[in-house]
Amino acid sequence: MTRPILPAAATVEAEQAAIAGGTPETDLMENAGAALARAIRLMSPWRPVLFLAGPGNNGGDAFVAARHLLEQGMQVRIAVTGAPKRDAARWAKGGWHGEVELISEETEPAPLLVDALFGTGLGRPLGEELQAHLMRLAEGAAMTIACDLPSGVDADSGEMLSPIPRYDATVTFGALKPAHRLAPAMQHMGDVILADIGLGEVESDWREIGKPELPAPDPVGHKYGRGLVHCLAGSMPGAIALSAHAAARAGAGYVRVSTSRMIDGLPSAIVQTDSADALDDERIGCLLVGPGMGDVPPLLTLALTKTHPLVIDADAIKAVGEPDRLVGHDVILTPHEGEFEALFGEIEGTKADRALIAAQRSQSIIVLKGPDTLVAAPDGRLGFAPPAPAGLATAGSGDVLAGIIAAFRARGMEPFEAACAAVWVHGRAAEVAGPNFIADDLVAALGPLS
Ligand SMILES: NC(=O)C1=CN([C@@H]2O[C@H](COP(=O)(O)OP(=O)(O)OC[C@H]3O[C@@H](n4cnc5c(N)ncnc54)[C@H](OP(=O)(O)O)[C@@H]3O)[C@@H](O)[C@H]2O)[C@H](O)CC1
Ligand SMILES: [K+]
Repeated sequence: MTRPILPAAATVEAEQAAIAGGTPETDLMENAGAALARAIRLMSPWRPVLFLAGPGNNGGDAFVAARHLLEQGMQVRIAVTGAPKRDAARWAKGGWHGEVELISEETEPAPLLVDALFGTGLGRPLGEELQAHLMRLAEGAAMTIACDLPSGVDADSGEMLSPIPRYDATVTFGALKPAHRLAPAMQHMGDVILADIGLGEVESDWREIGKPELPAPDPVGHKYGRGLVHCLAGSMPGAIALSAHAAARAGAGYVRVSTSRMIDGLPSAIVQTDSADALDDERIGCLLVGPGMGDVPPLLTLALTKTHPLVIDADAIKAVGEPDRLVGHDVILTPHEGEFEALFGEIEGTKADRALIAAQRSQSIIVLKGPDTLVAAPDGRLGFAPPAPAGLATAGSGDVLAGIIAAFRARGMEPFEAACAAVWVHGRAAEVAGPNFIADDLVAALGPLS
């Protein structure tokens, strides 16, 4: 199950398509407002509510939600920036028979604040005064909920055009927007709740990464059929040991490491070899190079002389030199921001744009790691990682991810799907491993997830 992710312009297109298909815009807004009201009741059944409503349809959603909550006996106030500027928002305001305040210094906070100032239509930073009112009223609330997006967030980039409070929850409509899954905005949203508003089936190449369907082991298969991962050890073998161990726990049938000296502490099931011929083995399902490679770039050169599917991680990413060098190979690259910039230089645009451009240039799958990991394919598919514990920023965590990707690739998954599945499993392993885990604990958590 993966959920579509729509940038602001595509959201408007989906909305227009629904309207052209016979669903009036006011129905969409009614559905959005009703869903917002339901979410509010579930999270906080009786707290008095203050809605902040902006001039667009985001504010319109607030008027609908306020009407529903008032009908249900809740105490509701609405404070606005001014008159509605959109037809649907005017319609929504027309259905509200309570008082309307103008947002000012006089506006009293309420225990529950709902921010419906701006959503996908935010075009610039909030004015200073409005910004200050939002902050003050959020501080004065026991709970804060954002309608669609926190006001101040750019829907497409996840950048904050203005500082925003940290919300307890964000209720969004129709489809997730990139900002729901991109830093820094994602860290301010609280729980993100997606409501169906009747847009119908939404098509998009951009999707949230969901629980993968991993290939089931063939009951009459053999170890090679379950995937042979071959790892190249460099000058710091601890890192490749972690990757190899992760690959084994992620279900590869056979994991082998090329190394010139015996690596201590590896499970006996992982084969260590110093034979150069081992790399010519046609049964290799994925070759992994980079973790602990250190300053041994010939290892990457060697890997690129072979035709096996490749995972290129860590030090080997910088050693690529020119993205063109990867064209014609079957590669998954796993850079963090620093490694990404070292290989691709500065690319203009959002994180999503940059990952896709890099995938195009290198004709490779790019796993652009961070608190908001993205998986980009040259054909335009883009996977957004669901939120994962911050503890993943720990030594060896990337080595584990590279090992899982290599295992899934060797198990026969298509490269983009293998990378997405690994990102999902890595994040869930961190949840299973609990607080203050080390990378080895992630490996230990992999078995039941893979
Ligand atoms: N997804 C859907 O299908 C539906 C979404 N709904 C909700 O609608 C909003 C998007 O509504 P829209 O009217 O396009 O945009 P906003 O409400 O976010 O804001 C637009 C207005 O705000 C003005 N604006 C923008 N930035 C600022 C700013 N920094 N300061 C002051 N004013 C600002 C803008 O004015 P311009 O001068 O820029 O034109 C607009 O007047 C979406 O987020 C959902 O909540 C529907 O309810 C249902 C369908
Ligand atoms: K909002």
